[in-house]
Amino acid sequence: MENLISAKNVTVIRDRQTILDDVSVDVGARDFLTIIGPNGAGKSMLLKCLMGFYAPDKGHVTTRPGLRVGYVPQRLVADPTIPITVRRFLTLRKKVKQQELDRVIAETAIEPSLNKPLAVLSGGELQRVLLARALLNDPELLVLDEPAQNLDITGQLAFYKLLETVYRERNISVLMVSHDLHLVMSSTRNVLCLFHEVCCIGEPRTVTRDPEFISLFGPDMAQLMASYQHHDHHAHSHGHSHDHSHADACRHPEPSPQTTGEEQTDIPSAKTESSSHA
Ligand SMILES: Nc1ncnc2c1ncn2[C@@H]1O[C@H](COP(=O)(O)OP(=O)(O)OP(=O)(O)O)[C@@H](O)[C@H]1O
Repeated sequence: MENLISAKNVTVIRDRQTILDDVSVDVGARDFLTIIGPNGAGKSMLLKCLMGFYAPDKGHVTTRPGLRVGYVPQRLVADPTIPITVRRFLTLRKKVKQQELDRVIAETAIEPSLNKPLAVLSGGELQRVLLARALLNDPELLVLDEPAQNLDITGQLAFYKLLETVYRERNISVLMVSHDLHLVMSSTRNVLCLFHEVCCIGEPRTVTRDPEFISLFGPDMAQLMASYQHHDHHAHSHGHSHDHSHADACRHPEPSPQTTGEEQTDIPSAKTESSSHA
């Protein structure tokens, strides 16, 4: 099956720092792929390269011609002095058919927020509105950059549940960056563990056993994540297929001095402008 996006040997160097090092990844139809990794690992940069916001210094990204992509940013800082309503925000970019609007409003349950100013929405309401906006062009691929970052645990759970429903019912592909490991490991089909290079990629249960995952997140985290999957396995054992072209295909590069030890969880965070692409 033709891939929606295919990155081959992507390398990005900025200020003499190698942010992405020879990264290859494919996103196919019906894939649900979550990129995880410590702060500063290059996750947002990879997402931006895959979406064509940045051209890699080496390697290349191929996107299927005409691919419709919906993008959900980390957050949107709404200016309270510009009292734009949710309804207006949704229809700002281009003319949207009423039928299409009604569909996404129902899907994301944002009806009660429609006439509110964007700036007064709660975190959960705002993320649903951002998801609704991303769904308006009937995307084949939904791309989300830490979509539940500013939500409490209940909000995170609700958002991922909604995302799961959208994914299933629309038959789309999902590509996401997430730090919510506890939810990612029990709910997504495939995980790409990134630390500048691809440490491992595959189903959560494979990834959590991978020495690279353990070295990046620590053995306690690996064990904890495995326990989430254990429960999940029993809860959803008759659920969806985990079929994926690169499932279980983990590779194990020699751990560099940089990638060993628990200190890697303390890599300083450096936020990029990912939310500015809203
Ligand atoms: N345009 C840029 N110019 C220079 N350096 C950049 C640029 N964009 C990102 N970086 C650097 O690349 C590294 C990776 O950034 P990126 O935002 O991709 O990491 P991340 O894995 O998404 O991190 P986090 O989990 O903290 O959001 C950081 O050190 C960041 O400072």
